[in-house]
Amino acid sequence: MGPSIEVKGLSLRYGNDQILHPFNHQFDAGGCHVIMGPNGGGKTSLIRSVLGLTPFEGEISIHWPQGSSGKIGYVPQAAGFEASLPLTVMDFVLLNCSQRPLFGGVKRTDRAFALTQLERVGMADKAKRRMGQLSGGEQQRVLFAQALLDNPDLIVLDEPATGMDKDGLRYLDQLMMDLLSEGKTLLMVHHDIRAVRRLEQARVHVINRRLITSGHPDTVLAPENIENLFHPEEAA
Ligand SMILES: Nc1ncnc2c1ncn2[C@@H]1O[C@H](COP(=O)(O)OP(=O)(O)OP(=O)(O)O)[C@@H](O)[C@H]1O
Repeated sequence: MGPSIEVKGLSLRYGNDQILHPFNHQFDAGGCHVIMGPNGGGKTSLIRSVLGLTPFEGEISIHWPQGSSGKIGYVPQAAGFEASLPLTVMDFVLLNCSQRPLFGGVKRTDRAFALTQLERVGMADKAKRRMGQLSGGEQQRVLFAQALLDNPDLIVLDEPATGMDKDGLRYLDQLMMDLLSEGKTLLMVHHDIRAVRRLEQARVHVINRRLITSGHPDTVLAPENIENLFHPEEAA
């Protein structure tokens, strides 16, 4: 079962630039939490704070239920891989094997589990390809498979749908539904309003330097609210 995340008086600045003004919030356990908002509003900074990758002020408490793995999977934005890099899809996924000794071999069970995760994103047939030979959307799918290797109960995703074709989006939607039915908590930054409206179970949290609003996609993303939420200076 995934954790809840409690935010108390969270604020964040880079130098003199106040990126997030203090706010309190709760992300419920087992929920599909989608962070949206205008560019530069602080969405990535927020998820990086939850991951402990960015210094912040205030408190972020992750409440793990009994029996959960206490593990977090992170799916960053695909950074692009050099085509000549001799790193296959399988090699790359196995890099995330936390039990693996640095100079040891890979256990057959690890390889089989990695292949299962690649199947979940429709990439098992490309396990022997080089990372740099994949499209951006395919690399994103592999990053997702890699994040699942440690069986995390909290999965944090930064724009998982970027560069994905229809096939990729289908796998992504299905995988997110499966993870939610397994009780995992998902926390993601997403830009695609239409895709988020399709996520029936989602809770949308709009961030623009502070928490603006939070609720079901049908309410938060109602057509009359969009302009105000995503282009506030133009709507004013
Ligand atoms: N390490 C950093 N040092 C200084 N400024 C930063 C740093 N990281 C982000 N910023 C700035 O903080 C602001 C918020 O960035 P952030 O990436 O959190 O926003 P975002 O809502 O995710 O944006 P986008 O939708 O464009 O990805 C931006 O103005 C960005 O330039």
